[in-house]
Amino acid sequence: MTDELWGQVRQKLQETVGANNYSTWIEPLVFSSLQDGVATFAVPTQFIGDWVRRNFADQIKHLMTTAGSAVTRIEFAVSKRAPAKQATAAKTTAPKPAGELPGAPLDSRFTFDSFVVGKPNELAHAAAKRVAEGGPVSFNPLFLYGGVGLGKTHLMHAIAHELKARRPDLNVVYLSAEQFMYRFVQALRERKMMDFKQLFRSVDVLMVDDVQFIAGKDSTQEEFFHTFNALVDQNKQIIISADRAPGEIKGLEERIKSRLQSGLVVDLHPTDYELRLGILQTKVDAYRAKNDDLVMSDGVLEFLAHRISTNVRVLEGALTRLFAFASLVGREITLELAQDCLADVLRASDRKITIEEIQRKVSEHYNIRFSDLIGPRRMRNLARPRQIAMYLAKQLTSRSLPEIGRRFGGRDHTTVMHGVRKIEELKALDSQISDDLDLLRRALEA
Ligand SMILES: Nc1ncnc2c1ncn2[C@@H]1O[C@H](COP(=O)(O)OP(=O)(O)OP(=O)(O)O)[C@@H](O)[C@H]1O
Repeated sequence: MTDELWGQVRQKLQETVGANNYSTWIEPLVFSSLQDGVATFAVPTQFIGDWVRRNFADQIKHLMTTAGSAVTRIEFAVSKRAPAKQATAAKTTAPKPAGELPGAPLDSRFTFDSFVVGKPNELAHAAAKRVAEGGPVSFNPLFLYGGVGLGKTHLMHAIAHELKARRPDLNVVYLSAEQFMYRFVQALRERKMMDFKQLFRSVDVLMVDDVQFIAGKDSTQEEFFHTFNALVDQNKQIIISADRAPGEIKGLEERIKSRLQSGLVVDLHPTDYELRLGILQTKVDAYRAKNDDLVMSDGVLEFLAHRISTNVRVLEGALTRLFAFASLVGREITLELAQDCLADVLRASDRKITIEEIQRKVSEHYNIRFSDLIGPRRMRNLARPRQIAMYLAKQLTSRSLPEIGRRFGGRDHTTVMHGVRKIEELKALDSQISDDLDLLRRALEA
């Protein structure tokens, strides 16, 4: 296999895995050798190698074989040859700044130990852990995003706690984007911009939470951009969170978006049933460790994990209320008692299905890749499931046709309309399709 063939395979991958995945996982691979059907790639870190093996190895193997090199196995070797996307983390630490570091206090409960890992947050957790080791990292910034209450702040605090314990020599600063703006405005008002700049540039690890807050705030963005660049230039680690991907934050300057995209962008997916149950069980165990009189009937946690699927904060709130109630009335928490006590929460969190959940379920059901479902290819084995997913998105969410089109790789609303109509027609004629639809709908509404 020549570099030229690998070039062709890379090009194909670029089309199938999506721009983000491509630049994060495929670009850093350097083809080293092909011997006895084993293709070996150099990777900048073990983490990247493991991730590519788990998520893209089959695809790479298949494409290499199609391109004419029979490949039976893929291996990864960590090597300096592989291009790290950004320089590694701070080797030398900044001197302790003269002024008080600008960070916000950390919540002592938000640690890695108390963070429950499941499929939806697996990658975010692994990336956060890696950064928290305080060693050289190959991504800067780490950009974490996800919906409300899915654990972004928890993970950032966990990184800060761990870094402070492992590397007390580092100046680790965590603050929200709002606090960053507040400090900036205050410095402007008091004519202390030099101090402000100096203070932020003396940080070794900077974490900014909820960065979407600075969208539309021009001078804060400008200053954030300079701080960001100055720190990256000095090989300091930056960790950012937001409620959506960098490219989707409206009112954020293009140059900032592209800077934010230049490291590792990972999302916290909406929780699934298993993760919710795991979180509930962990919290009950923690509560029981301190209060041994809690009695809860079987099935209560399963019921809550099933019914409250909005976000973890609401789930925690429900449990706290149950604990308080149980300790007040001194009774066993039964299913009926839980239903009574949480009637308002249960009503409010009646399940809202997202387009992404639909896309994932449909890909699973038809055994096709998520990236193919939303990608540009038009083969029949992809086109029909895509139309089914569009149909379900129209039926089960309140999204408009243009919005649905956007979420299917930027397709036009007329394409969505055509897909929805096609499935409506087929549903009446083709029993397989109508069975599939029933099954998918039930799985999504479960
Ligand atoms: N995987 C998890 N394991 C344990 N607790 C979790 C997990 N995910 C979230 N939580 C808990 O849920 C609550 C909300 O999480 P957090 O504040 O980190 O959310 P967020 O994503 O930052 O939300 P927001 O967008 O509102 O800032 C916290 O109490 C946190 O400890």
